[in-house]
Amino acid sequence: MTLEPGRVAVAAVALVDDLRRPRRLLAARRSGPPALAGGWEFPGGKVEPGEEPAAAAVREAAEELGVRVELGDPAGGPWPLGRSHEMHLWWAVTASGEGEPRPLEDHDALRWLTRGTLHEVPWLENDLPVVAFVAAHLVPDGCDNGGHAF
Ligand SMILES: Nc1nc2c([nH]c(=O)n2[C@H]2C[C@H](O)[C@@H](COP(=O)(O)OP(=O)(O)OP(=O)(O)O)O2)c(=O)[nH]1
Repeated sequence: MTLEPGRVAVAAVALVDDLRRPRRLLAARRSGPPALAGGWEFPGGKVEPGEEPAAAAVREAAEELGVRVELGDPAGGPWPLGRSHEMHLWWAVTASGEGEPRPLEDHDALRWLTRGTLHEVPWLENDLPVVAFVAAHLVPDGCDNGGHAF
């Protein structure tokens, strides 16, 4: 994984209900700092020195959501977040046997969103292109057969 020099690497998860046919995405509402509080984002955080971004994504999900996640493919990116940060994002699912994610750290609310409700929350502005990318991969609401007519 190449890290862009000079940019702070952030690793995060696009946590979905199913990697093959994702219908629901977990969004998290930031509780701070004041400039970002109330904005919705992908759970994650800064990659620590010497840490692989993928390992950072798993660690951050455990710290923030209290669940072990399994990563799938990268969800596009790396995504620029303003001028100073870039986000490495993976599709992910909660590992089997884990409970529901909870907002343990950095967030005060979580919501599972579908393609049709994805924009019911105010995403951090930097995330809007990422949300558009993710939306294109979610199964449309009300589609029970993967969009194929039998
Ligand atoms: N996790 C996450 N951060 C995002 C997203 N969009 C976005 O602009 N950011 C920004 C907010 C922060 O400036 C930065 C991530 O830093 P953070 O504050 O979450 O990192 P961290 O948990 O490691 O926190 P710390 O070490 O600074 O306490 O990236 C997103 O979707 N997810």
